[in-house]
Amino acid sequence: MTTIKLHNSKTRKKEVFTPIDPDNVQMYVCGPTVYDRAHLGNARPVVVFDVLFRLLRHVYGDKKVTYARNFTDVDDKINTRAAESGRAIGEITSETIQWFLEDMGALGALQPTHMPRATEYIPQMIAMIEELIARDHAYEAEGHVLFAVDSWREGYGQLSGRSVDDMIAGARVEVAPYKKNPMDFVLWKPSDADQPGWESPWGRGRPGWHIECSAMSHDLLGESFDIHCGGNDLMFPHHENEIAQSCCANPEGEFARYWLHNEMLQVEGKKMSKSLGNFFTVRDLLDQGIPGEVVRFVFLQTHYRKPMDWTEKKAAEAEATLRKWRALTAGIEPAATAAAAVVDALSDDLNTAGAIAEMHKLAAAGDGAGLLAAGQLVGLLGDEMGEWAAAPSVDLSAHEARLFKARQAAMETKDFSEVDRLKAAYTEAGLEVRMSKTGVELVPGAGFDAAKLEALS
Ligand SMILES: Nc1ncnc2c1ncn2[C@@H]1O[C@H](COP(=O)(O)OP(=O)(O)OP(=O)(O)O)[C@@H](O)[C@H]1O
Ligand SMILES: [Zn+2]
Repeated sequence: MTTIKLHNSKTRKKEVFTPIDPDNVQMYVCGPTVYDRAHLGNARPVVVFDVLFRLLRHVYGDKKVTYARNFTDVDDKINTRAAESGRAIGEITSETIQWFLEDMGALGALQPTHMPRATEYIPQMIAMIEELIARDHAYEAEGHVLFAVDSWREGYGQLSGRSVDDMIAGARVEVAPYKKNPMDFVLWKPSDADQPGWESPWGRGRPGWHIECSAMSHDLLGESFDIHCGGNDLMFPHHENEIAQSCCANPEGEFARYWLHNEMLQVEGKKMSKSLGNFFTVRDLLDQGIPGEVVRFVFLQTHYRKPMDWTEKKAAEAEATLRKWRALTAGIEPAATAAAAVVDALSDDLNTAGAIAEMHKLAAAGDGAGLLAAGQLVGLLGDEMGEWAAAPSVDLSAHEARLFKARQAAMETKDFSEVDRLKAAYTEAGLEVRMSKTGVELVPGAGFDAAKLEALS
């Protein structure tokens, strides 16, 4: 069997992956808080860990991998959005979940086995909090229940490699008079009448964010499971707190054995994020005519543990490559199995760029069947994603000649309206118009849409 190696953030080493049960390999990915369209950064973990899911299915069998990814549908950011917009919380979360599934589907992400919504697991969260109180790891104070980090000094901070004292010095923690230690974090908090709330032993209230993932992963995957994934921005405090809750509530279990963290998608050196406002959504790109498959290809070209930028140049190159590959694989059946070199690259801590390099070799050798089989493994070249490429790539020389002639005529008549009209139409179709004394060049950008040229009469 193929040996998969994964970089485990818990040990900070690349390790051979050995599942607890090869007949049921389990992974959990922290999903989105649902109040807005996913931005391109949010899509990175989805695509990266979709490749992991596909690789595990390839190695262990399609039916032998269980993948859970949650929706956080109770959160103060959602409450704020509802209050601002005057809309019901349930309406906002349902709509956002639908958008998320559509947008990630367009990027070729398979649906996880389980997609739990936090609000459907409140009884499990309450039960876990009760367990933590019973084991002296949590305490009630002024309608809140807090996790006591001093009750687990030996474990708290191991993932992120910080001591509790360092954390207090470095973190912006919410100071509250009822906290025994400033690092203690909320498991349950009281709700006002106009906030969402559930009856609990501590009064009507709602869960903290971290307990949601601990309760859902426990319910769906058990007290020990194989792989836990998420962005590295979640390592502290979210994952540190998940570990504390899960290990203290279920000390017989190991919780997650391998931790994978993706690096951030950046904009000019800074994390793309909603709070910084430096973001664009996946839907924005799709609406500009950039195929989801192109977005996916661009992601796969950077290793998941390296920061990356989105650039139009990368998108244009990805599109050109995919066009060639699609032409080579049209009407061909995939090979029975993906080339060993492709599987080996992915098995080396998800070296997707290496897998793409192997796919270039297959293409250069004219091996369309091999290319398709490799494509299935990384989620490229599937029929369901290929509509964009079905449009014939147009011969632009006729358009270039037309614009050139129009300009020559305009030089004589001094009426440039036709030139302007053509230029606007070409730009609108996603072409860059380069005019010089000797000629005209039309260069397709990432959002080039040939269909728009047909309308040009
Ligand atoms: N720029 C990014 N690059 C890669 N992954 C990201 C990026 N931003 C968020 N993520 C990941 O997306 C998932 C959902 O994150 P979340 O809902 O907190 O969005 P967010 O944009 O980080 O919000 P905020 O900007 O308010 O911090 C998490 O797994 C997180 O790690
Ligand atoms: Zn989580």
